[in-house]
Amino acid sequence: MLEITGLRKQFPGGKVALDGVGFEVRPGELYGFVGANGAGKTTTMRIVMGVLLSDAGQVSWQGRPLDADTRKRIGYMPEERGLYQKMRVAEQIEYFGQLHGMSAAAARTATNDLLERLTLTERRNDAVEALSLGNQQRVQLAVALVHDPELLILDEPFSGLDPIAVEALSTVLQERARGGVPVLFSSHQLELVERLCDAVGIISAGRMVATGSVETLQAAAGRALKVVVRGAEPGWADGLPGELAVQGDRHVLVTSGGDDQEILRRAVKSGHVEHFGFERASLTEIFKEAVA
Ligand SMILES: Nc1ncnc2c1ncn2[C@@H]1O[C@H](COP(=O)(O)OP(=O)(O)OP(=O)(O)O)[C@@H](O)[C@H]1O
Repeated sequence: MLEITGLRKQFPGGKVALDGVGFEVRPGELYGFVGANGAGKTTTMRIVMGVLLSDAGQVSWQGRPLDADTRKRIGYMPEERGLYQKMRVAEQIEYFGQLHGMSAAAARTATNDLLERLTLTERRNDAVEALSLGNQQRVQLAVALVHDPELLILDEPFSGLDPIAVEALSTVLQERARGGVPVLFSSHQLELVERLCDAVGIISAGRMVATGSVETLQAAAGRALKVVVRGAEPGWADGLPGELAVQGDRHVLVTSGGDDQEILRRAVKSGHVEHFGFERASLTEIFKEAVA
């Protein structure tokens, strides 16, 4: 298990980027790390990787502080992508595999498999600089995955990928997680995180404001009432709690408060009620609430 406790980081100049960040990523868990721009995700991951020193707090793996040797067995995709631009794709992935201690033959086999999985086989002999940004991103991912890491830490691995590549990467990460690897990744794609992750951590201004499974966070957020009324009279929802959206001749009211029976009576009186039901909060709604 990866355990992060009480991380604090103040940058020269005074900015407190992390103010007591802590969470755990268990074996076999896909953990989505989400937060607004500047919330502290990259800083946290850099500290885990030893690229940056924290002022306080601890990072431990399997109950012991993470050391340089263990970090070699981590697959890391940094925010600042680092590839050799002139080197060919397959050669580069193999090279990084060997840097992590793989034999040439093992690195070649793993590279071929990843090229296939990330649909890069046709580009295997191209120099990295000749690839589109999305394809460079796939190479960067292959580099993080090639040595069959014990733990994966990926800073925005899905950004810039097309939908096919998003699916391919999702499958690869799910397989690694099912094999027992804890996978920590940051993302701004909340629908993807909600669909993919076993657990989610929300960071805001250097502090964790929510962490747990999507189901737990949804249960804590409570359910929202959604009412759709066709042909409703203007002003029918005046004074009712929640947000009203008008889509053509449909009025959609979403609320997590108020007297549901009173809302139903008002809706029936004002028009044709097409939908009346309780819905679970989406991760986007939970996120907005948590960082508000
Ligand atoms: N080297 C640095 N010197 C000073 N401030 C920094 C430095 N690196 C990061 N910061 C600040 O620390 C805060 C956290 O930054 P960080 O990059 O961790 O955020 P993030 O959650 O990864 O954001 P994004 O989603 O935009 O990538 C920000 O206010 C940022 O400006």
